[in-house]
Amino acid sequence: MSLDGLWTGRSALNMGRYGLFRRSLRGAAPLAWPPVLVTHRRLCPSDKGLLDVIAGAIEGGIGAVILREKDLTGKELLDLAQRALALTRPAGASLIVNGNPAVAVAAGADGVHLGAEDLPPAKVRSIIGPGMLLGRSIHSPEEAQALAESGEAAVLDYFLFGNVFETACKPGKAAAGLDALSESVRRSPVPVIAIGGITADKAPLIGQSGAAGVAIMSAIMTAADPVAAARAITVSVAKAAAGVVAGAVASVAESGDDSGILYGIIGREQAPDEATLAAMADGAYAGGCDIIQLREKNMPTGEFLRRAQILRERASRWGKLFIVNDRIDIALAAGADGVHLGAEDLPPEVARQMWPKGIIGVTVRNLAQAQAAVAAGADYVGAGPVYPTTSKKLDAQPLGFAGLQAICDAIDIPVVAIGGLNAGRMDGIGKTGCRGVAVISALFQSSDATGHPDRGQDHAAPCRLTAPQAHEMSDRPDAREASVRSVVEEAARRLKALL
Ligand SMILES: Cc1ncc(COP(=O)(O)OP(=O)(O)O)c(N)n1
Ligand SMILES: Cc1ncsc1CCOP(=O)(O)O
Ligand SMILES: [Mg+2]
Repeated sequence: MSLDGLWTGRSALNMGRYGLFRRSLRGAAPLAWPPVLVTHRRLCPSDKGLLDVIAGAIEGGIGAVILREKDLTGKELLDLAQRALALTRPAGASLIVNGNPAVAVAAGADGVHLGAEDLPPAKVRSIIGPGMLLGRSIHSPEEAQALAESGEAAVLDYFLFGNVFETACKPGKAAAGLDALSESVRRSPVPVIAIGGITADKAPLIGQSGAAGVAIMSAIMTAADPVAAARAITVSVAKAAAGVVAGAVASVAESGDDSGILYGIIGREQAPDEATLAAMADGAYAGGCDIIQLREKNMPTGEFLRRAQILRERASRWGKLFIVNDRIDIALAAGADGVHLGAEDLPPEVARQMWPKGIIGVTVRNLAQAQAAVAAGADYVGAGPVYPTTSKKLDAQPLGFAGLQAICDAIDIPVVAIGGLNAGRMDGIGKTGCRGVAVISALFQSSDATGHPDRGQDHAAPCRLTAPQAHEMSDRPDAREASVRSVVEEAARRLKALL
Protein backbone atom coordinates (compact mmCIF):
# COMPACT_ATOMS: atom_id res chain seq x y z
CA MET A 1 0.00 0.00 0.00
CA SER A 2 1.39 3.42 -0.89
CA LEU A 3 1.07 6.52 1.22
CA ASP A 4 -1.91 7.51 -0.91
CA GLY A 5 -3.63 4.30 0.12
CA LEU A 6 -2.81 4.86 3.74
CA TRP A 7 -4.29 8.32 3.61
CA THR A 8 -7.44 7.10 1.95
CA GLY A 9 -7.75 4.36 4.51
CA ARG A 10 -7.28 6.79 7.32
CA SER A 11 -10.01 9.11 6.15
CA ALA A 12 -12.34 6.29 5.40
CA LEU A 13 -11.88 4.91 8.88
CA ASN A 14 -11.81 8.38 10.32
CA MET A 15 -9.08 7.27 12.69
CA GLY A 16 -8.76 9.76 15.54
CA ARG A 17 -6.79 12.57 13.99
CA TYR A 18 -5.53 15.23 16.32
CA GLY A 19 -6.07 18.27 14.16
CA LEU A 20 -3.90 20.97 15.63
CA PHE A 21 -3.39 20.63 19.33
CA ARG A 22 -1.67 23.30 21.33
CA ARG A 23 0.56 20.85 23.14
CA SER A 24 1.99 19.47 19.92
CA LEU A 25 2.49 22.65 18.02
CA ARG A 26 5.98 23.74 18.84
CA GLY A 27 9.16 22.21 17.55
CA ALA A 28 7.78 19.64 15.11
CA ALA A 29 9.58 18.90 11.86
CA PRO A 30 8.79 20.79 8.67
CA LEU A 31 5.33 19.92 7.36
CA ALA A 32 4.48 17.89 10.46
CA TRP A 33 1.16 19.73 10.72
CA PRO A 34 -1.75 18.48 8.69
CA PRO A 35 -2.88 20.92 5.97
CA VAL A 36 -5.26 23.73 6.87
CA LEU A 37 -8.25 24.83 4.76
CA VAL A 38 -8.91 28.59 4.74
CA THR A 39 -12.48 29.23 3.60
CA HIS A 40 -13.89 31.79 1.18
CA ARG A 41 -17.44 30.74 0.40
CA ARG A 42 -17.76 32.90 -2.71
CA LEU A 43 -15.17 30.68 -4.43
CA CYS A 44 -17.27 27.51 -4.06
CA PRO A 45 -18.46 25.93 -7.34
CA SER A 46 -22.11 26.70 -8.07
CA ASP A 47 -23.25 23.18 -7.16
CA LYS A 48 -21.65 23.23 -3.70
CA GLY A 49 -22.17 25.11 -0.49
CA LEU A 50 -19.38 25.97 1.92
CA LEU A 51 -20.30 23.14 4.28
CA ASP A 52 -20.09 20.62 1.40
CA VAL A 53 -16.58 21.82 0.64
CA ILE A 54 -15.56 21.69 4.30
CA ALA A 55 -16.92 18.15 4.60
CA GLY A 56 -15.04 17.12 1.46
CA ALA A 57 -11.80 18.70 2.62
CA ILE A 58 -12.05 16.86 5.93
CA GLU A 59 -12.67 13.61 4.12
CA GLY A 60 -9.61 14.40 2.01
CA GLY A 61 -7.48 14.62 5.16
CA ILE A 62 -7.09 18.29 6.11
CA GLY A 63 -6.47 18.78 9.83
CA ALA A 64 -7.92 22.24 10.45
CA VAL A 65 -10.33 24.80 8.98
CA ILE A 66 -9.91 28.55 9.34
CA LEU A 67 -13.36 30.03 8.89
CA ARG A 68 -12.63 33.28 7.08
CA GLU A 69 -15.91 34.82 6.02
CA LYS A 70 -15.30 38.47 6.72
CA ASP A 71 -18.60 39.85 5.43
CA LEU A 72 -20.84 37.85 7.77
CA THR A 73 -22.49 39.38 10.82
CA GLY A 74 -21.55 37.98 14.22
CA LYS A 75 -24.80 36.05 14.35
CA GLU A 76 -24.32 34.55 10.89
CA LEU A 77 -20.72 33.64 11.67
CA LEU A 78 -21.76 31.95 14.92
CA ASP A 79 -24.36 29.89 13.08
CA LEU A 80 -21.82 28.89 10.42
CA ALA A 81 -19.16 28.07 13.02
CA GLN A 82 -21.59 25.78 14.87
CA ARG A 83 -22.44 23.94 11.64
CA ALA A 84 -18.78 23.66 10.69
CA LEU A 85 -17.93 22.31 14.15
CA ALA A 86 -20.44 19.53 13.63
CA LEU A 87 -18.20 18.44 10.73
CA THR A 88 -14.74 19.08 12.14
CA ARG A 89 -15.17 17.81 15.70
CA PRO A 90 -16.17 14.19 14.96
CA ALA A 91 -13.29 13.95 12.49
CA GLY A 92 -10.74 15.24 15.00
CA ALA A 93 -9.99 18.32 12.89
CA SER A 94 -9.69 21.80 14.44
CA LEU A 95 -11.99 24.75 13.74
CA ILE A 96 -10.41 28.19 13.91
CA VAL A 97 -12.52 31.33 13.57
CA ASN A 98 -10.97 34.24 11.70
CA GLY A 99 -10.97 37.64 13.38
CA ASN A 100 -13.73 37.13 15.94
CA PRO A 101 -12.74 35.74 19.35
CA ALA A 102 -16.23 36.21 20.78
CA VAL A 103 -17.78 34.00 18.09
CA ALA A 104 -14.99 31.46 18.54
CA VAL A 105 -15.70 31.22 22.28
CA ALA A 106 -19.48 31.21 21.86
CA ALA A 107 -19.32 28.45 19.26
CA GLY A 108 -16.86 26.36 21.29
CA ALA A 109 -14.35 26.49 18.42
CA ASP A 110 -10.73 25.34 18.75
CA GLY A 111 -9.04 28.62 17.95
CA VAL A 112 -8.89 32.15 16.60
CA HIS A 113 -6.92 33.54 13.69
CA LEU A 114 -5.93 37.22 13.63
CA GLY A 115 -4.83 39.68 10.98
CA ALA A 116 -2.79 42.83 11.58
CA GLU A 117 -6.00 44.90 11.82
CA ASP A 118 -7.61 42.70 14.47
CA LEU A 119 -7.35 43.00 18.26
CA PRO A 120 -3.81 42.57 19.64
CA PRO A 121 -2.91 38.93 20.35
CA ALA A 122 -2.50 39.47 24.12
CA LYS A 123 -6.03 40.90 24.39
CA VAL A 124 -7.45 38.04 22.40
CA ARG A 125 -5.56 35.51 24.49
CA SER A 126 -7.10 37.01 27.60
CA ILE A 127 -10.56 36.59 26.04
CA ILE A 128 -10.14 33.02 24.79
CA GLY A 129 -8.03 31.65 27.63
CA PRO A 130 -4.90 29.52 27.46
CA GLY A 131 -6.33 26.38 25.86
CA MET A 132 -7.41 27.65 22.44
CA LEU A 133 -5.20 27.99 19.39
CA LEU A 134 -4.21 31.51 18.44
CA GLY A 135 -2.58 32.41 15.12
CA ARG A 136 -1.61 35.61 13.34
CA SER A 137 -1.07 36.43 9.67
CA ILE A 138 2.32 37.84 8.68
CA HIS A 139 3.63 39.01 5.33
CA SER A 140 7.38 39.39 5.79
CA PRO A 141 10.31 38.13 7.88
CA GLU A 142 10.55 41.60 9.39
CA GLU A 143 6.99 41.30 10.69
CA ALA A 144 7.82 37.92 12.22
CA GLN A 145 10.82 39.43 13.92
CA ALA A 146 8.94 42.51 15.13
CA LEU A 147 6.21 40.35 16.70
CA ALA A 148 8.89 38.21 18.32
CA GLU A 149 10.78 41.20 19.69
CA SER A 150 7.68 43.00 20.96
CA GLY A 151 6.67 39.88 22.88
CA GLU A 152 3.36 39.65 20.99
CA ALA A 153 4.30 36.27 19.56
CA ALA A 154 4.59 34.82 23.07
CA VAL A 155 0.84 34.18 23.24
CA LEU A 156 0.62 32.84 19.69
CA ASP A 157 0.69 29.25 18.46
CA TYR A 158 1.57 29.93 14.83
CA PHE A 159 2.13 32.50 12.12
CA LEU A 160 0.39 32.23 8.77
CA PHE A 161 2.84 33.57 6.18
CA GLY A 162 1.76 34.61 2.73
CA ASN A 163 1.18 34.90 0.01
CA VAL A 164 4.10 32.68 -0.87
CA PHE A 165 3.16 32.29 -4.54
CA GLU A 166 0.93 34.41 -6.74
CA THR A 167 -2.72 33.57 -6.19
CA ALA A 168 -6.03 34.47 -7.76
CA CYS A 169 -7.34 35.10 -4.21
CA LYS A 170 -5.10 38.17 -3.96
CA PRO A 171 -5.08 39.52 -7.51
CA GLY A 172 -2.23 41.92 -8.22
CA LYS A 173 -0.45 41.10 -4.95
CA ALA A 174 3.15 40.07 -5.65
CA ALA A 175 4.31 36.72 -4.36
CA ALA A 176 6.44 36.98 -1.21
CA GLY A 177 8.46 33.98 -2.40
CA LEU A 178 10.15 30.98 -0.84
CA ASP A 179 13.21 32.89 0.37
CA ALA A 180 11.02 35.22 2.42
CA LEU A 181 9.18 32.18 3.78
CA SER A 182 12.47 30.53 4.83
CA GLU A 183 13.65 33.74 6.41
CA SER A 184 10.36 34.11 8.30
CA VAL A 185 10.73 30.55 9.60
CA ARG A 186 14.26 31.41 10.72
CA ARG A 187 13.19 34.53 12.58
CA SER A 188 9.96 33.18 14.02
CA PRO A 189 9.61 31.87 17.58
CA VAL A 190 6.46 29.93 16.58
CA PRO A 191 5.73 27.48 13.77
CA VAL A 192 5.05 29.10 10.41
CA ILE A 193 2.29 27.90 8.10
CA ALA A 194 2.66 28.85 4.46
CA ILE A 195 -0.28 30.17 2.43
CA GLY A 196 -0.88 31.61 -1.01
CA GLY A 197 -0.99 29.77 -4.34
CA ILE A 198 -0.01 26.45 -2.76
CA THR A 199 -0.90 23.39 -4.78
CA ALA A 200 -0.03 19.72 -4.24
CA ASP A 201 3.08 19.86 -6.43
CA LYS A 202 4.54 22.73 -4.37
CA ALA A 203 4.57 20.87 -1.03
CA PRO A 204 8.23 19.73 -1.35
CA LEU A 205 9.32 23.36 -1.82
CA ILE A 206 7.40 24.39 1.29
CA GLY A 207 8.99 21.50 3.23
CA GLN A 208 12.45 22.64 2.21
CA SER A 209 11.68 26.13 3.51
CA GLY A 210 11.13 24.69 6.99
CA ALA A 211 7.47 25.71 7.30
CA ALA A 212 5.42 23.64 9.73
CA GLY A 213 2.51 23.24 7.35
CA VAL A 214 0.49 24.60 4.47
CA ALA A 215 -2.81 26.41 4.29
CA ILE A 216 -4.93 26.18 1.18
CA MET A 217 -7.77 28.31 -0.10
CA SER A 218 -8.44 28.27 -3.85
CA ALA A 219 -7.02 24.80 -4.67
CA ILE A 220 -9.75 23.29 -2.49
CA MET A 221 -12.49 25.95 -2.47
CA THR A 222 -12.74 26.10 -6.28
CA ALA A 223 -12.28 22.36 -6.92
CA ALA A 224 -15.04 20.40 -8.62
CA ASP A 225 -14.08 17.51 -6.33
CA PRO A 226 -12.94 18.92 -2.95
CA VAL A 227 -12.25 15.45 -1.54
CA ALA A 228 -9.81 14.65 -4.33
CA ALA A 229 -8.26 18.12 -4.19
CA ALA A 230 -7.72 17.91 -0.43
CA ARG A 231 -6.41 14.37 -0.69
CA ALA A 232 -3.88 15.36 -3.36
CA ILE A 233 -2.56 18.04 -1.03
CA THR A 234 -2.53 15.96 2.13
CA VAL A 235 -0.74 13.10 0.39
CA SER A 236 1.79 15.39 -1.18
CA VAL A 237 2.43 17.13 2.15
CA ALA A 238 2.90 13.78 3.90
CA LYS A 239 5.39 12.68 1.26
CA ALA A 240 7.26 15.96 1.49
CA ALA A 241 7.36 15.65 5.31
CA ALA A 242 8.76 12.15 4.87
CA GLY A 243 11.37 13.59 2.53
CA VAL A 244 12.51 16.12 5.13
CA VAL A 245 12.77 13.43 7.82
CA ALA A 246 14.63 11.14 5.42
CA GLY A 247 17.14 13.93 4.83
CA ALA A 248 17.65 14.57 8.54
CA VAL A 249 18.06 10.86 9.23
CA ALA A 250 20.53 10.40 6.39
CA SER A 251 22.47 13.37 7.65
CA VAL A 252 22.84 11.84 11.13
CA ALA A 253 23.41 8.33 9.75
CA GLU A 254 26.24 9.47 7.55
CA SER A 255 27.91 11.58 10.22
CA GLY A 256 28.84 8.70 12.54
CA ASP A 257 32.29 7.24 12.36
CA ASP A 258 31.09 3.67 11.94
CA SER A 259 27.94 1.97 10.72
CA GLY A 260 26.21 1.81 14.07
CA ILE A 261 22.51 1.32 14.63
CA LEU A 262 20.39 4.40 14.12
CA TYR A 263 17.47 4.31 16.53
CA GLY A 264 14.78 6.98 16.04
CA ILE A 265 12.33 7.90 18.79
CA ILE A 266 9.05 9.52 17.86
CA GLY A 267 5.77 10.49 19.51
CA ARG A 268 2.92 12.93 19.37
CA GLU A 269 5.22 15.89 19.96
CA GLN A 270 6.96 15.13 16.69
CA ALA A 271 4.07 13.64 14.69
CA PRO A 272 0.74 15.06 15.88
CA ASP A 273 -1.58 13.03 13.68
CA GLU A 274 -1.59 9.44 12.53
CA ALA A 275 -0.94 10.08 8.85
CA THR A 276 2.06 12.26 9.71
CA LEU A 277 3.33 9.52 12.01
CA ALA A 278 3.18 7.00 9.16
CA ALA A 279 4.80 9.41 6.71
CA MET A 280 7.60 10.27 9.14
CA ALA A 281 8.25 6.62 9.87
CA ASP A 282 8.53 5.97 6.15
CA GLY A 283 10.93 8.88 5.83
CA ALA A 284 12.99 7.72 8.79
CA TYR A 285 13.28 4.14 7.57
CA ALA A 286 14.00 5.37 4.06
CA GLY A 287 16.74 7.66 5.35
CA GLY A 288 18.47 4.84 7.24
CA CYS A 289 16.82 4.29 10.62
CA ASP A 290 17.13 0.67 11.76
CA ILE A 291 14.74 0.95 14.68
CA ILE A 292 11.89 3.28 15.56
CA GLN A 293 10.58 3.58 19.12
CA LEU A 294 7.10 4.95 19.77
CA ARG A 295 7.27 7.16 22.85
CA GLU A 296 3.95 8.57 24.07
CA LYS A 297 3.31 10.13 27.45
CA ASN A 298 -0.17 10.43 28.96
CA MET A 299 -1.90 9.08 25.90
CA PRO A 300 -5.09 7.06 26.24
CA THR A 301 -4.37 3.39 25.66
CA GLY A 302 -6.59 3.09 22.58
CA GLU A 303 -4.81 5.93 20.79
CA PHE A 304 -1.40 4.68 21.85
CA LEU A 305 -2.26 1.23 20.49
CA ARG A 306 -3.52 2.61 17.17
CA ARG A 307 -0.32 4.55 16.71
CA ALA A 308 1.69 1.47 17.64
CA GLN A 309 -0.21 -0.55 15.03
CA ILE A 310 0.61 2.06 12.40
CA LEU A 311 4.32 1.89 13.21
CA ARG A 312 4.20 -1.92 13.34
CA GLU A 313 2.89 -1.87 9.80
CA ARG A 314 5.45 0.61 8.52
CA ALA A 315 8.34 -1.25 10.18
CA SER A 316 7.21 -4.52 8.64
CA ARG A 317 6.98 -3.00 5.20
CA TRP A 318 10.52 -1.71 5.47
CA GLY A 319 11.83 -4.84 7.14
CA LYS A 320 13.02 -2.83 10.15
CA LEU A 321 12.46 -3.00 13.89
CA PHE A 322 9.79 -1.35 16.01
CA ILE A 323 9.95 -0.87 19.79
CA VAL A 324 7.36 0.57 22.20
CA ASN A 325 8.47 2.82 25.04
CA ASP A 326 7.30 2.18 28.62
CA ARG A 327 4.26 -0.05 27.90
CA ILE A 328 4.86 -3.80 27.49
CA ASP A 329 1.09 -4.37 27.20
CA ILE A 330 0.90 -2.12 24.15
CA ALA A 331 4.09 -3.62 22.72
CA LEU A 332 2.56 -7.10 22.97
CA ALA A 333 -0.84 -6.05 21.68
CA ALA A 334 0.66 -4.29 18.66
CA GLY A 335 3.07 -7.11 17.87
CA ALA A 336 6.11 -4.88 18.38
CA ASP A 337 9.62 -6.33 18.32
CA GLY A 338 10.32 -5.13 21.82
CA VAL A 339 9.84 -2.68 24.65
CA HIS A 340 12.05 -0.02 26.18
CA LEU A 341 11.82 0.30 29.97
CA GLY A 342 12.94 3.06 32.29
CA ALA A 343 13.12 3.45 36.04
CA GLU A 344 9.39 4.15 36.30
CA ASP A 345 8.21 1.20 34.24
CA LEU A 346 7.77 -2.52 34.98
CA PRO A 347 11.08 -4.00 36.11
CA PRO A 348 12.95 -5.73 33.27
CA GLU A 349 12.92 -9.07 35.16
CA VAL A 350 9.11 -9.00 35.09
CA ALA A 351 9.05 -7.99 31.43
CA ARG A 352 11.43 -10.82 30.57
CA GLN A 353 9.16 -13.36 32.24
CA MET A 354 6.19 -12.05 30.30
CA TRP A 355 8.03 -11.84 27.00
CA PRO A 356 10.92 -14.28 26.73
CA LYS A 357 11.63 -13.51 23.06
CA GLY A 358 10.95 -9.77 22.99
CA ILE A 359 13.78 -7.28 22.69
CA ILE A 360 13.99 -5.60 26.09
CA GLY A 361 15.88 -2.34 26.37
CA VAL A 362 16.61 -0.63 29.67
CA THR A 363 17.56 2.97 30.40
CA VAL A 364 20.77 3.49 32.36
CA ARG A 365 22.29 6.68 33.65
CA ASN A 366 25.49 5.26 35.14
CA LEU A 367 27.71 2.20 35.36
CA ALA A 368 25.95 0.58 38.34
CA GLN A 369 22.58 0.80 36.58
CA ALA A 370 24.13 -0.69 33.44
CA GLN A 371 25.40 -3.69 35.38
CA ALA A 372 22.01 -4.10 37.05
CA ALA A 373 20.28 -4.02 33.65
CA VAL A 374 22.51 -6.84 32.40
CA ALA A 375 21.70 -8.91 35.50
CA ALA A 376 17.99 -8.27 34.94
CA GLY A 377 18.13 -9.77 31.45
CA ALA A 378 18.16 -6.65 29.24
CA ASP A 379 19.02 -7.11 25.55
CA TYR A 380 20.49 -3.63 25.27
CA VAL A 381 20.78 -0.49 27.36
CA GLY A 382 19.96 3.08 26.38
CA ALA A 383 22.71 5.10 28.10
CA GLY A 384 22.38 8.79 28.62
CA PRO A 385 21.97 11.61 28.47
CA VAL A 386 25.30 11.83 26.70
CA TYR A 387 24.77 15.55 26.08
CA PRO A 388 22.18 17.92 27.59
CA THR A 389 18.84 17.45 25.87
CA THR A 390 15.73 19.56 25.46
CA SER A 391 13.56 16.51 24.71
CA LYS A 392 13.25 15.29 28.32
CA LYS A 393 13.48 16.94 31.72
CA LEU A 394 16.38 15.24 33.49
CA ASP A 395 18.31 15.80 36.68
CA ALA A 396 21.12 13.42 35.71
CA GLN A 397 24.43 14.93 34.67
CA PRO A 398 25.36 14.26 31.03
CA LEU A 399 27.67 11.26 30.70
CA GLY A 400 29.87 12.70 27.97
CA PHE A 401 31.87 10.31 25.80
CA ALA A 402 34.02 9.26 28.78
CA GLY A 403 31.02 8.17 30.88
CA LEU A 404 29.53 6.42 27.87
CA GLN A 405 32.76 4.57 27.21
CA ALA A 406 33.01 3.45 30.84
CA ILE A 407 29.61 1.78 30.47
CA CYS A 408 30.48 0.24 27.10
CA ASP A 409 33.74 -1.16 28.50
CA ALA A 410 32.01 -2.73 31.50
CA ILE A 411 29.11 -4.63 29.95
CA ASP A 412 28.72 -7.16 27.18
CA ILE A 413 25.29 -6.25 25.86
CA PRO A 414 24.93 -3.46 23.26
CA VAL A 415 24.87 0.13 24.43
CA VAL A 416 22.75 2.66 22.54
CA ALA A 417 23.80 6.24 23.31
CA ILE A 418 21.02 8.82 23.83
CA GLY A 419 20.63 12.49 24.63
CA GLY A 420 21.42 15.60 22.60
CA LEU A 421 22.99 13.68 19.74
CA ASN A 422 22.94 15.15 16.25
CA ALA A 423 25.03 15.13 13.10
CA GLY A 424 27.48 17.62 14.57
CA ARG A 425 28.11 15.50 17.68
CA MET A 426 28.80 12.10 16.22
CA ASP A 427 32.54 12.34 15.63
CA GLY A 428 34.30 9.69 17.68
CA ILE A 429 31.15 8.17 19.14
CA GLY A 430 31.93 4.77 17.62
CA LYS A 431 35.23 4.74 19.52
CA THR A 432 33.38 4.69 22.84
CA GLY A 433 32.24 1.17 21.96
CA CYS A 434 28.55 2.04 21.72
CA ARG A 435 26.60 0.15 19.07
CA GLY A 436 24.24 2.87 18.04
CA VAL A 437 22.58 6.19 18.77
CA ALA A 438 18.99 6.92 19.78
CA VAL A 439 17.75 10.31 18.67
CA ILE A 440 14.56 12.36 18.90
CA SER A 441 14.96 16.00 17.94
CA ALA A 442 17.74 15.84 15.35
CA LEU A 443 15.67 13.38 13.32
CA PHE A 444 12.08 14.45 13.88
CA GLN A 445 12.08 18.03 15.13
CA SER A 446 15.07 19.25 13.33
CA SER A 447 15.43 22.34 11.24
CA ASP A 448 18.89 21.02 10.43
CA ALA A 449 17.60 19.31 7.33
CA THR A 450 16.39 22.62 6.02
CA GLY A 451 19.72 24.32 6.62
CA HIS A 452 18.75 26.74 9.37
CA PRO A 453 21.93 26.73 11.43
CA ASP A 454 20.70 28.68 14.40
CA ARG A 455 17.51 26.77 15.12
CA GLY A 456 19.07 23.40 15.99
CA GLN A 457 21.41 22.76 18.89
CA ASP A 458 24.37 22.52 16.53
CA HIS A 459 24.75 23.09 12.86
CA ALA A 460 24.32 19.75 11.11
CA ALA A 461 25.03 18.74 7.55
CA PRO A 462 22.41 19.91 5.07
CA CYS A 463 19.68 17.67 3.73
CA ARG A 464 21.16 15.03 1.46
CA LEU A 465 17.99 13.64 -0.03
CA THR A 466 15.69 15.59 -2.24
CA ALA A 467 12.00 15.17 -1.68
CA PRO A 468 11.53 13.37 -5.04
CA GLN A 469 14.06 10.74 -3.95
CA ALA A 470 12.17 10.27 -0.76
CA HIS A 471 8.96 9.94 -2.77
CA GLU A 472 10.46 6.98 -4.51
CA MET A 473 11.49 5.49 -1.22
CA SER A 474 8.12 6.07 0.35
CA ASP A 475 6.61 4.10 -2.48
CA ARG A 476 9.23 1.40 -2.40
CA PRO A 477 7.55 -0.90 0.14
CA ASP A 478 4.86 -1.66 -2.40
CA ALA A 479 7.32 -3.30 -4.69
CA ARG A 480 8.49 -5.51 -1.87
CA GLU A 481 5.16 -6.53 -0.50
CA ALA A 482 5.38 -10.10 -1.75
CA SER A 483 8.53 -10.77 0.17
CA VAL A 484 7.76 -8.69 3.22
CA ARG A 485 7.52 -11.61 5.61
CA SER A 486 10.91 -13.03 4.74
CA VAL A 487 12.47 -9.57 4.70
CA VAL A 488 11.06 -8.82 8.14
CA GLU A 489 12.19 -12.10 9.57
CA GLU A 490 15.66 -11.68 8.12
CA ALA A 491 15.90 -8.10 9.36
CA ALA A 492 14.73 -9.09 12.82
CA ARG A 493 17.36 -11.87 12.90
CA ARG A 494 20.09 -9.56 11.66
CA LEU A 495 19.20 -6.74 14.03
CA LYS A 496 18.71 -9.03 16.98
CA ALA A 497 22.14 -10.46 16.24
CA LEU A 498 23.48 -6.93 16.05
CA LEU A 499 21.85 -6.05 19.32
C1 LIG B 1 16.82 3.86 23.60
C2 LIG B 1 16.28 4.65 24.73
N1 LIG B 1 17.09 4.94 25.75
C3 LIG B 1 16.63 5.64 26.79
C4 LIG B 1 15.32 6.05 26.83
C5 LIG B 1 14.78 6.79 28.02
O1 LIG B 1 13.82 6.02 28.70
P1 LIG B 1 13.22 6.54 30.10
O2 LIG B 1 14.33 6.85 31.00
O3 LIG B 1 12.20 5.57 30.57
O4 LIG B 1 12.51 7.88 29.72
P2 LIG B 1 11.29 8.06 28.74
O5 LIG B 1 11.80 7.99 27.35
O6 LIG B 1 10.27 7.01 29.00
O7 LIG B 1 10.77 9.43 29.07
C6 LIG B 1 14.51 5.72 25.76
N2 LIG B 1 13.22 6.08 25.71
N3 LIG B 1 15.00 5.01 24.72
C1 LIG C 1 14.27 10.20 26.39
C2 LIG C 1 15.65 10.58 26.75
N1 LIG C 1 16.31 9.95 27.74
C3 LIG C 1 17.53 10.40 27.91
S1 LIG C 1 17.91 11.67 26.86
C4 LIG C 1 16.38 11.55 26.15
C5 LIG C 1 15.93 12.46 25.05
C6 LIG C 1 16.71 12.33 23.77
O1 LIG C 1 16.23 13.23 22.81
P1 LIG C 1 17.20 14.12 21.90
O2 LIG C 1 17.78 13.21 20.88
O3 LIG C 1 16.27 15.13 21.28
O4 LIG C 1 18.19 14.75 22.80
MG1 LIG D 1 10.28 5.22 30.14
